[in-house]
Order: sequence, then structure tokens, then C-alpha cells
Amino acid sequence: MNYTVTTVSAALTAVLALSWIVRRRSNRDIRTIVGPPSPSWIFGNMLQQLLSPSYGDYEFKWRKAYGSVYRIKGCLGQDRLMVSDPTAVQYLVNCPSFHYPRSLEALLRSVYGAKSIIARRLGGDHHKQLRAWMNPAFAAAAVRQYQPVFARVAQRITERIDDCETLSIDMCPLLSDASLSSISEVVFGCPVEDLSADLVESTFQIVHLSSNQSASQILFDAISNLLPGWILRHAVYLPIKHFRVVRTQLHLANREGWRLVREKTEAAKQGLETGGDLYSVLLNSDKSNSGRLREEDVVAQTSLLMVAGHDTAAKTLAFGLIELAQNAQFQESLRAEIHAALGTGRDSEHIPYDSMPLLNAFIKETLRMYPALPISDRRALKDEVIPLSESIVTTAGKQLDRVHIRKGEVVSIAIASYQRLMESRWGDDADKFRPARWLDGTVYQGEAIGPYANLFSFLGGPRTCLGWRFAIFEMQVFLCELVGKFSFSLPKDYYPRVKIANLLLPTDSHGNKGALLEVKRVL
Ligand code: HEM
Repeated sequence: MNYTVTTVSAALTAVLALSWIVRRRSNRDIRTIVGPPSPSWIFGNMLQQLLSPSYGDYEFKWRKAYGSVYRIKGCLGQDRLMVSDPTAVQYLVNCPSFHYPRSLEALLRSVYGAKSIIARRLGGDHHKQLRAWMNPAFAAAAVRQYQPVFARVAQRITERIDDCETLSIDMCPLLSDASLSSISEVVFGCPVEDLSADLVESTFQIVHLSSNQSASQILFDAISNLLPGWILRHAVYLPIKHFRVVRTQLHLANREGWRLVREKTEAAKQGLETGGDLYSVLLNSDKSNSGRLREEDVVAQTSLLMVAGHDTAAKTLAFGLIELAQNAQFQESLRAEIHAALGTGRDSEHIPYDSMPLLNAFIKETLRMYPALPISDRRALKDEVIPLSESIVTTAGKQLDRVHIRKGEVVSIAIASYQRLMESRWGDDADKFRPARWLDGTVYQGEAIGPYANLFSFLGGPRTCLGWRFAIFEMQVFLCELVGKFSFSLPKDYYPRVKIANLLLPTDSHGNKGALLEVKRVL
């Protein structure tokens, strides 16, 4: 009895304390911004946003009803700003006063390591320096040289499809294995089979763990964000299964990273050819102007490149194939374009990938409708003012052309919502998958805010995705191979859905993950 009373009192005290912290931090400006009613104090609108049957069921309607800047309720009565206004999102990614929420920052440090480029974002100059070193390996000319690797890996997907005994194939594992193979060959200079099997398994386990979303996880994240950073950084040492997986990943990635780096430096010392892989390029590059990239800095990128570089591209491709399967006519036209580009007997090395209008319109439309990261939260490190491209009217009837944000408040960059803006960006049918919009002049041609096609799928500003050219080129090569050789259609009674669990995931109508397609040889 005493035990129960104590537990209930402790829980009540904790809830009151958390609600006091949240209220103390809340800001009048945000509270007067219009937004949907909240169905629950504990979860606010978060379950609608993150656990709806299909991602965007609520969010895309809210955007239409309340505009490109509106307020939703987070867990425990917290106010959150949802932003898809083009000026505002651009400001959020360029302004150094906005950083990851504490729980995400702690997670990124734990999975990728404190010295990985993504965890060094607060380091300002250090982050800039690391990017300057890594950038040349991701520049257009460098990425072009990876073509034979992408083509070889794509052929292996074909072989695996040919080996399948059933007509219906879940394309997700095939694409996931293939993108990890590309990363392994391009970044580390060896086939994925030569990497430590434990590390490969651990990488897939991390992807698997991060592709689950639940109400308790959402609440846990919200509470974590209220805790001081040092507690979160130490929490990873708790004896909990998820944390053990995270610790193992970082340990294995560091061990493998050092093995690869030592092998490459040893080979270079002996005057042996080390190849054109990214790690060799980074280790051998001449840094006479800005100091040398240390070996430990190269090693520190191993976990990040393995996890972030493969799952994003694989999921994007899976969504693209699901759309193709639902549009037989476009699929035929795309295949005809690929066959024409291949010509008679021309090998894939000579395909003019950038001059294929349907292929590139299709990739842009896939990235627009299915940004791997549909929403990205930022925490204000100090009081800030976010400018807007269009003014908004508050619940009190006041017109705002900028929004005041207080230190500690969370703003969500609504990437997927931005990519469905009608009037100012993508046209009246922005909710529809229609690659032709990129060819018929529908899309906005003005000032670009992301690195590619005015999209925000790779974010923008000084922390734009480093691998965006890599991802585009890989998708071009994989699609030419797959659509050139196979036709894709949806199995009977299969209704694809889109879920979110950190990244967007394809599922069936029962929530089972995967992209099940009927795949038939056509060439
Ligand atoms: C379709 C595929 C991809 C998408 C949609 C994508 C998207 C993104 C996004 C949105 C970010 C910013 C994350 C944030 O700030 O929260 C990011 C960062 C990053 N991405 Fe990608 N990515 C893709 C593929 C790749 C590939 C293939 C690589 C490497 C080979 C890569 C390497 C990186 C790195 C290193 C960063 C961190 C950059 C920094 O912190 O300065 N990405 N990516």
C-alpha cells in the first residue's frame, strides 16, 4: 500500500514538475498562432502526426487549413511550431542558433560518434573544416567515377531478382543490400563481403531499430528533451537492449574504420596503388593550406556513412518503384527512354544519365513526394526571430511577418509539407505523383533553397546532405538497370502506405514494412 502511494506521488510530482518546466518555457507568440485542437494533454497532436495510418493524413490537412506556419501541441502541453514557409525553412537551416533537440543530438552522438561530421555541427569551424575536406570526394567529377561500381551493384540486384522463385518480391531488402554495397565499395574500397560481418549485421540492426515508432517512444523522446544534455549523453551506458545495440555499432564501426585506415596508410607507405575510394582520397589528399585530415577524423565517419548513406537512398528508390508499379503508361515511356539511351550494344558507362528527361523528372518527383526525412526538428539555442515569406494572422487577429522563438523551443521543419506547397511552389495538383510537372513548367523556377531542384529532401544551407550527388547518380544507374530489364506492378489486394519512423517507410495497409511488387523480366 505504502509502496503504491509513494509510486503514485512520485509520478504525480514528476508530471507536475515537467508541466511546470514546459509552461515556464512557453512563449506567447507561439501560443497565439493558429493550429489544430489538441486531443490529449499527454500526447498533444503528436500521435496524429507520427502514428496516423499514412504519414501526412493530418499534417497535410493542417497545412491546408492553417497555412505554412502553424502551431501544434507536443507532449505534456508543449507548443511546437510547424514550418513549411520557404523563407522560414531556409532561415532555420542557415541560422547557427538552431540545433537538434537534445534527445536527437544525444542519439546521433551515440550511434555515429562525437567526432562524426553530423555530431560536430555545433563545432562551427570544425564542422566547416571537416566538410571542406570531405566535399571534393562528393563533388560531381568524383561521383562520376563511381559509375562502374553502381552499375556492378545494380547488376547484382538483377541477378538476385532472376534467382527469386516467386513473382512477388519485397524490393526493400534488395535495394538496402545494394546501397550498402555501393557505400562499401565507393567509401571503403572493398566489397561489403570484406567488411566485418558483425558490423554489417549491426548496421542493419540499427536501421531495423530506428524503423519502429510507438506512443511510448514519442513520450520518451519528449521527456528526454527536457533533461540536461549530460544526463542523455550518459544514458547510453544504461544496460538496456537498444543502448547496447547502439554501443556495439559504434565500437564495431571504429574498429573496422581503424583496420581500413591502417591498411590504406600501410599500402601508401609501400608505394602501392590504394585506389580511388573515398577513404584513400581523404587520407592521401594534399591539405597544405588547411592542415592534414587526421586518421581519426576519417575513422570517425565510418558509422555515419554506413547507416545514413544507404537506408535513405534505398527507401527513396523503393517508393519510386511503388509509384511506377501504379503507373503502367509512365513506366513504359521511361523504359523506352532507357532503351533508347542504351542504344544497340552501348554499355551503361556511356548512358547520358543527365540528359534523360523522364528519368530525371521521375527521380525529382520521387524525392519531392517521399523525402526520406519528412520532418526535421530544431531547438533554439537562444531567442530568435524567424522571418516569413507570407505574413500570418494570430488568434487575436494580429498580423505577423516574423515569429519570435524563445531559447529552448522546438520548431519542426516540415520538409514533406514544403514539398506539397501548391500556390508558391509545385502547382495545384501538388498532392499527386506527376513527374510531368518537372517538364511542363509547373514547378517554381525562382530562387533555389536546396541543392537539387529546389527540393528540401537533402535539406539546405551549410549542413546540406554531403552525399546528395552520390544518391542521385546511384538512383539514375539503378533505375536504368531495373526499369530497363523488368516491369513492376502491384500484387492483387496490395495497397501501399507510407509510415514514418525517423525516415519514411513503405508498408502495406496492415502496417507490414516492405515494398512488395510483381517483377517480370522484359529484356
Ligand atoms: C536519397 C538519399 C538521401 C537523402 C534523402 C539524404 C538526406 C539527408 C538529410 C535530410 C540530411 C540532413 C540531416 C539533418 O540535418 O537532420 C543528410 C545529411 C547527411 N547525409 Fe544524406 N541523404 C541521402 C543520401 C546520402 C548518401 C548516399 C550519403 C553518403 C554517401 C549521405 C551522407 C550524408 C552526410 C555525411 C550527412 C551529414 C552532413 C553534415 O552534417 O554536414 N547521404 N542527408
